[in-house]
Amino acid sequence: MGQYAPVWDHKASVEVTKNSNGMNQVTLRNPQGASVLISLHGGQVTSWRNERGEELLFTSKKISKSSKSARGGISISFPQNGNGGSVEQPGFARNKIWTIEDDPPSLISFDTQGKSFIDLLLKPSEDELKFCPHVFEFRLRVSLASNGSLSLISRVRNVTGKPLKFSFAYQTYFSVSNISEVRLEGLETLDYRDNLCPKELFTEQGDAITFETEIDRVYHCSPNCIAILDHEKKRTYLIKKEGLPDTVLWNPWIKKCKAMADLGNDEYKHMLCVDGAAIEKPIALKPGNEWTARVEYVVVPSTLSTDDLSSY
Ligand SMILES: O=P(O)(O)OC[C@H]1O[C@H](O)[C@H](O)[C@@H](O)[C@@H]1O
Repeated sequence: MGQYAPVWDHKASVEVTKNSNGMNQVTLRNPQGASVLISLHGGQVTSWRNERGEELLFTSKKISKSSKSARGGISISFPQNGNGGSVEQPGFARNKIWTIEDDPPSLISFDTQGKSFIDLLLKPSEDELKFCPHVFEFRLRVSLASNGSLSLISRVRNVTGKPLKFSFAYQTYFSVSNISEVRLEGLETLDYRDNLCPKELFTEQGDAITFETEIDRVYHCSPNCIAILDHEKKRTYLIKKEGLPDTVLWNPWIKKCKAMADLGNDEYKHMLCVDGAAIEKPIALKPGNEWTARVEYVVVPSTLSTDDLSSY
């Protein structure tokens, strides 16, 4: 009798359960033991663990009374990021309940082989349409690959007769051993807008970025691969993006962290927010058109040199 290679059943690697608030959540698993948890509240990725069960995303232990979810993981900022407009801050997508879409329109460029994935959908309800200026269909595919990498693909379709204008960010909280010890490579010599000195444009120096104080910056025309090096944890996060021109760096540091209702006093030490984003020039989507943006997060050993990283 011939031997057959086991067929990867991506549906068997996806489980829907309820979290402690009764909210549906989806777990993706790969055969090596890595996992990803996604809440239907906001389509937020709340956990990403490697094959040894180590958490790779930061999530705050302190939950504010007014909030339904913890700060951290990966949140979708849409249709607005930051403080520049009239809609609910920072975009309502992360406060809505998304649904699971069993049969989404095909994603031609996505190779399903060996991947565990889920498709989520957000669209305004009939009631919301009465006052909501944004008429869209937002599809989010979250997938976990056999090498443990996590990817998110967003597709926004304009289903109105008018242009749809929005900005976007994958607000991603990486878990780091100690913010003062990590280094970020890939944004050297780029122009950035500093949200702490609004309207001012600066140019980054030629060295890797290190963190010694509060940071809140939007780097323009950033490369499609950057790296966070955490030597203490012996890991490097690679952040690869497509369709997203900007990169946001954020850490509130000591004073702001203490003032935030949903962050513990010292939690700033263990988080670094690095967002693939389209903020500087909002997207103007013509009626009937679709916009796509992807990110992929890969963890590689920190013993690799910067030259080795380019092969990932
Ligand atoms: O409090 P949030 O809306 O989650 O935003 C947290 C931070 O996210 C972004 O990275 C912005 O650049 C910051 O200005 C903001 O403070």
